[in-house]
Amino acid sequence: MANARHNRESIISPQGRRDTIVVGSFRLASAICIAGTLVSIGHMIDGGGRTALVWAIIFTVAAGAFAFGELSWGGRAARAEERRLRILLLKRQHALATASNSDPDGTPPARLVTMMTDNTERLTEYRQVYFGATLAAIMIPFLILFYIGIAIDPVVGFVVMILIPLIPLGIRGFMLLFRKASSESRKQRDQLSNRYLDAIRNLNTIRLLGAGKRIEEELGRQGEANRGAIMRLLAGNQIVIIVMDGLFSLILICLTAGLAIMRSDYLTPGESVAVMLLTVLLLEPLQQVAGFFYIGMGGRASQKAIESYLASQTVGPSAAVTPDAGSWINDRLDVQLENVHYDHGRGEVLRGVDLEVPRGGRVAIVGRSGAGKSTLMGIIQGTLPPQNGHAAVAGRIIDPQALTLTRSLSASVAQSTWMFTGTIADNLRIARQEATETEMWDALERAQVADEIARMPHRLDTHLGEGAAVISGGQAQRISLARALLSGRRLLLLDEPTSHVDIESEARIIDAVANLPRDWTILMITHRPSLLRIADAAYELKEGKLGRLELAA
Ligand SMILES: Nc1ncnc2c1ncn2[C@@H]1O[C@H](COP(=O)(O)OP(=O)(O)OP(=O)(O)O)[C@@H](O)[C@H]1O
Repeated sequence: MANARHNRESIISPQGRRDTIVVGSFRLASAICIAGTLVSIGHMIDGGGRTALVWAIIFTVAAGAFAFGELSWGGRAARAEERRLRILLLKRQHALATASNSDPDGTPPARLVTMMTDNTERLTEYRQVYFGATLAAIMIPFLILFYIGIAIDPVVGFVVMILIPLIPLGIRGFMLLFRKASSESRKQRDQLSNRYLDAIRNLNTIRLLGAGKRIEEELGRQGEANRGAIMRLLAGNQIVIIVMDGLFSLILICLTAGLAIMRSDYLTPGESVAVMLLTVLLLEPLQQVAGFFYIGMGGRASQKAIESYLASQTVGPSAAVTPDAGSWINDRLDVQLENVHYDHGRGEVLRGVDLEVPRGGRVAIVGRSGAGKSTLMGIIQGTLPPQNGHAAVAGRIIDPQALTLTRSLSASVAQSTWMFTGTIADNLRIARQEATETEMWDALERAQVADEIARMPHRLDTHLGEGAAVISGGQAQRISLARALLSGRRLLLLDEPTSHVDIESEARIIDAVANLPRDWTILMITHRPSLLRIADAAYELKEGKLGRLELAA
């Protein structure tokens, strides 16, 4: 409960609250000015002459200015809150991802994408544009009634006041009636984006399995269900507009007209007209209801979705490493682990790991599948926080609260490489944006792939296409090595870099790593004897601890 309140506080910033008040004030001021215009029209009918006309014009212009203020302030505030919320969601995602090294709490990426786009926009539209205006709209009938009761006729004011509770009751009834349609539509949208993202990601697999037609039909069905849900929502909206706007306005205006006729002994003709015109303003909350289904309900559902995401718990026990012991750091070591533990939440995987990798050293780690090698790499890379013990990378103590810093200390080559759609140069510059052509060729040379790229007609400007279809897996892996070398980080973390490549590429990768100058420190996970041969030291990860292996001479 406290957590939910905390999250609500963080998803609606103090500035956001102030903006809501400003937007509401603009709406209130605009309505008061419209009321001023209507009352001035009444005065004109009663012979108020030029003065009444001038007031009517002043009020009208002011009402327009306030309405403009409401729109522009609300829009600007919504965009600012959107930016803030997106950052908040990303930070949360990063915090969860660093703790689990997988999709946090099972949140599919599509849900996060929906949250950062659709939900964020709906929430800010609701909070920054709609909410303040609605609060003001609720106050407007009371102000109008107060004015009618005091300045025109208390009896008319009293009778109309009795009719007013019908409005919130009607609103509430319709809200309940269509709540299901709104959440149904949101669910359908979420599912559809999940399916689309899945299909796009697995396009190749789908094609190879010949499942294209079936997936296309499924997406078509889901799209249809989504369309149906939106149509039901829109139908609800239309019913509300017709029933609320038409029926309520008609009833209220007829009643006030009847009242004005009955009270004609006490009211001037101008006052009767003013009362009838002012009655229209009593329906101000209804104008807001018309927007409730799209903005209000969508915004509230989005708020709930974002709140529950922000409240989700970090997977695995919390980190207990304190970044102390500055004197403990040995600046001749690039990796220094002492009694490091890690538990993904299902029992300890690392149970007191000690490791020292000297600057310029080449250390290999082996271990059976599931022994915890990737977990250990994750800690050194800064994607997982160590839980207990001391850990330092490139001379800096790993602070579990500031893993982004750790992530900038090493460069990794994984088992298989993901290439971005774009040119080879684009893919290299991801590591260092300002890298020159010479530097790129130098890195490619070291990674033993320069000659093959030089033979391509467009060389560095070769487009890799979807899934890097124009190069082989071995070439992609060597470009990935070049990318790591280009990053300027001197600690290279290699996770089975040759496990998915052909024999020739494997030989070239091993040759490339073996020939790197000793400026680079290399820590690799590998089972390949050929890579083990170039290591200065090797360790086996077994039962959560590292044991030294004797290397064949
Ligand atoms: N995010 C996670 N959540 C829960 N358990 C996990 C998670 N990641 C890894 N594990 C578990 O931790 C243990 C060690 O996994 P890890 O991937 O570190 O082993 P590994 O030695 O790298 O295995 P492989 O050689 O197969 O890649 C395994 O039992 C694995 O199931």
